[in-house]
Amino acid sequence: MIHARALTRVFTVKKETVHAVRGIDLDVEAGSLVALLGPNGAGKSTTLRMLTTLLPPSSGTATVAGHDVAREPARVRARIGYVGQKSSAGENFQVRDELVSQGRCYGMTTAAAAERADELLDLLGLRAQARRKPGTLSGGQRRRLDIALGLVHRPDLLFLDEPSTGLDPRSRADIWEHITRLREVYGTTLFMTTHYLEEADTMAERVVIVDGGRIIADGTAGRLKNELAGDHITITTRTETEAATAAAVAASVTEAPDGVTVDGTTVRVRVARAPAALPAYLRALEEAGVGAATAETARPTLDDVFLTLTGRSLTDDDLPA
Ligand SMILES: Nc1ncnc2c1ncn2[C@@H]1O[C@H](COP(=O)(O)OP(=O)(O)OP(=O)(O)O)[C@@H](O)[C@H]1O
Repeated sequence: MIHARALTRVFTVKKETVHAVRGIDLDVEAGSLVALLGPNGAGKSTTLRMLTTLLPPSSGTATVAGHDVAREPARVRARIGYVGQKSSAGENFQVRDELVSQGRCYGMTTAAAAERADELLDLLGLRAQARRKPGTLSGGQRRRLDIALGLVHRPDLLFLDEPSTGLDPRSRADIWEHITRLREVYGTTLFMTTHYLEEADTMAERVVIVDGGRIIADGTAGRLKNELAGDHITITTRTETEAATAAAVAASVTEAPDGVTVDGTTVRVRVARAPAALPAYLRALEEAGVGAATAETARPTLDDVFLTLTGRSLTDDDLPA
């Protein structure tokens, strides 16, 4: 459904060159749900905008739904839907009329557009808001309207740029319920960007992690976590000196050369199977005269994957652009 090769995009702003996307190779199969995950400025939106023909690539190629984004943009647009970060709904029409007029823009008859509008109002749970103006909708309802607008022409592939950003947890869960449903009903391929780790982890079948305009990891969340992060044991000690000893002792339970980090009196150790490794580690600490004040084990998160790959956390606010 998507095939990109060496896709790049460079921006020049006041003589400054920004390499937003630095050569992306990507293949997405029909029917899958792929999340592009990365920190602010990683190049997620720019990638999406190139794949949706909103922005010409500086170099490289991409075919989307069987058509080249640079040579056949109109054909690509006919087959895809795009839900951007900003709402695409106007303010003059009622919700249902927005959908009908969108259908008319795609060349549907008024009757066909009205039928499609009603189908989408039901699918996105907006029947009760059909006669309201978009400006009166809640954030979550408005996002659902945006998704409905992106689906009017029955696209094979829907691009969603940060679909749940800015919504409260309940509305986010609600949006996901609807996204999951539309997949079940239409089998639509979904390609989305997100910086919510848990969402990418639990909802996407495949996670593509980008950083600095490049793909740095690609696979199921489970595989990425197991292969690139592993479990962790975290202990706290009474003093920083004890923490240093605990870190030295940890070398006996971890196979990862860079698997031990110390932050004050907290020591974090990367291991293959934390519950199995913990008793041995506690014994080794006791022998070294270190008393652990607390000890816990944790399964990895996608943030641990990012940390392993880049040395930074995805949740840091001050990531370089
Ligand atoms: N129109 C533009 N002109 C100049 N620079 C741009 C433009 N659009 C994006 N950039 C730059 O390209 C880089 C990638 O931006 P992009 O919006 O693709 O990142 P992102 O991963 O989507 O980030 P976010 O999560 O904050 O939306 C950033 O450094 C950004 O400042």
